[in-house]
Amino acid sequence: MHVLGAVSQELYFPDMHLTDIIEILILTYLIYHIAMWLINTKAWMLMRGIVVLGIFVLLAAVFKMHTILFLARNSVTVLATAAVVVFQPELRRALEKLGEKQFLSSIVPFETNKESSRFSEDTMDSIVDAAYNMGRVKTGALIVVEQAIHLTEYESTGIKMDCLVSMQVLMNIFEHNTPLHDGAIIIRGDRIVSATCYLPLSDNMGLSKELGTRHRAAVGMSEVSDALIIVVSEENGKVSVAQGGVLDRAVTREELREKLTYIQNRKPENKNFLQHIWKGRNKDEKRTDE
Ligand SMILES: Nc1ncnc2c1ncn2[C@@H]1O[C@H](COP(=O)(O)OP(=O)(O)OP(=O)(O)O)[C@@H](O)[C@H]1O
Repeated sequence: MHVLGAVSQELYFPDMHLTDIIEILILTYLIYHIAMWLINTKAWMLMRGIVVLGIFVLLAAVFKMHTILFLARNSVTVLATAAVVVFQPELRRALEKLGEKQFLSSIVPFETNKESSRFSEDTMDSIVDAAYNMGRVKTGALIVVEQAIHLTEYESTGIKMDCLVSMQVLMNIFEHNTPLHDGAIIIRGDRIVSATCYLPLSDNMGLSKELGTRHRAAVGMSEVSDALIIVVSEENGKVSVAQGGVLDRAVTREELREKLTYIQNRKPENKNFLQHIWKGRNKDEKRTDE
């Protein structure tokens, strides 16, 4: 008891206030999401590069290599500027995510379901039917469903259109050997606004090597925007969905419908936006609105 008393006297217990606890929670949240962002983007490679460079400079300091230390000291600002330039798309995406309405509504619950739907039930049915019909006959397709972030720069890489979405039109566009079948289409609301669009390819090393450029383009587009991208494989007819840099492969009709329902802002249950984007859909979930 005497020893315990002495130890407790030695221990330092800082004064904790409610604001300190809130501060710790905020910092934990931020550090977790920055770490996730680093892992999910090529910033992870940069981090590894910085660690290697740090070790090199440390060794130079230990062995008193003054020229190397001088060069390292003077190149810090140049490297910081270079990092901002190289990671401009990722930084822009991170800031856009912060500004997204759905991100805010995941934090502020009363914002949920205020916005009217982005596209109609008919559009959703047409997309789902077309995707699985094309899958059945192994017609490749790449469909971008735009959300809050406008995809004007990608739209301009293709042929401008202004056409109401229907199953027949979608199937016709992706029909082999037709002028519009190559590349991706972009859907805004209930209309197809562009076809034969060129999407950015993902450089995610973690993607399966068996996936070709169509799937890489879908993931790439989902990394730089909040769009939902549907891919129909020409090789095996499977339908996959890319969102937030994550590719959900071989989804079922119901799963595709649920993902579309989610972005349509008439989600069956109030689920966290980031959880949905980053972890993909939990396979055990069932729609409750059917
Ligand atoms: N950057 C891109 N943007 C838009 N569409 C693209 C892009 N790259 C490839 N595509 C489309 O993907 C087609 C090539 O698909 P590829 O066979 O390489 O991909 P895949 O992922 O293996 O798909 P699949 O399973 O359908 O074969 C191209 O003909 C083109 O229509």
